Amino acid sequence: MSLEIKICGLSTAETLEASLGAGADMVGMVFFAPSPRHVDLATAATLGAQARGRAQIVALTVDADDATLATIIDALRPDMLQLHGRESVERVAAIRARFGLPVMKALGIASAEDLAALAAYEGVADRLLLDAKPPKGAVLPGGNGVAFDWNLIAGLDPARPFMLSGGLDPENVADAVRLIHPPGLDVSSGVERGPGIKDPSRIEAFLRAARAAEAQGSSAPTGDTAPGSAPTPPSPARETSPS
Ligand SMILES: O=C(O)c1ccccc1NCC(=O)[C@H](O)[C@H](O)COP(=O)(O)O
Repeated sequence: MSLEIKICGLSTAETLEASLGAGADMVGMVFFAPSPRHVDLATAATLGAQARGRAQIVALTVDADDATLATIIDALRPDMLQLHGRESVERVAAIRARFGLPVMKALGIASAEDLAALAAYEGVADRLLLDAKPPKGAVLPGGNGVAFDWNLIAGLDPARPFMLSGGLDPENVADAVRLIHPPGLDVSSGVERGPGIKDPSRIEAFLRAARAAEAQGSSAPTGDTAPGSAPTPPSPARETSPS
């Protein structure tokens, strides 16, 4: 299966169109009031209509209750829910059962111990989104443009249903693809020119770089991570400039 790429935090028709036109597989809308990417319900409905049938529409929420989820689902009609808060395994299962939509659960990774949670969530979620933990004092639980140490998941089976996220951008995504061979990628800050302001040219550059690295990986013989030629993963909690 080919690499699935999600552009998250889209809030305008222009940048949504850039993502769809450049071949994004998934487009994400953020429903979290403190975020500069937050969309209201009316905007979400319009963006949803624009994207429907062209890419999977993902509604991102943070510890939302059932009533809030129902309102968002009614407006956006998403193909998938992304749960980016502290939702427990039981809560993820309950949301999936109640709303009948595939669920992607975001998990923060900072150390090898954090990988222990994957198995339990894999049992109830359709996908996992492996993200950096937010920096101390951060207002947002995600979308902070921070990468975690990719070496922590370099041995993860690419057949497992995960997306790599956190601090990806057009400049480092090829290294990430070569090292991790992830089945999916998710980006937000790295394709922005300022907080919440997506840049169509960076969206296109990201998709181009990721697809090129994927094509290279599938045509090249194995050994692209051989000693001496391995890409350098980011150091833990490296901050990338959103502009
Ligand atoms: O983007 C937000 O504002 C946001 C707010 C609340 C929870 C999650 C949020 N974003 C998550 C993402 O956009 C991504 O899925 C992921 O965290 C990667 O973000 P980035 O490091 O900015 O590429």
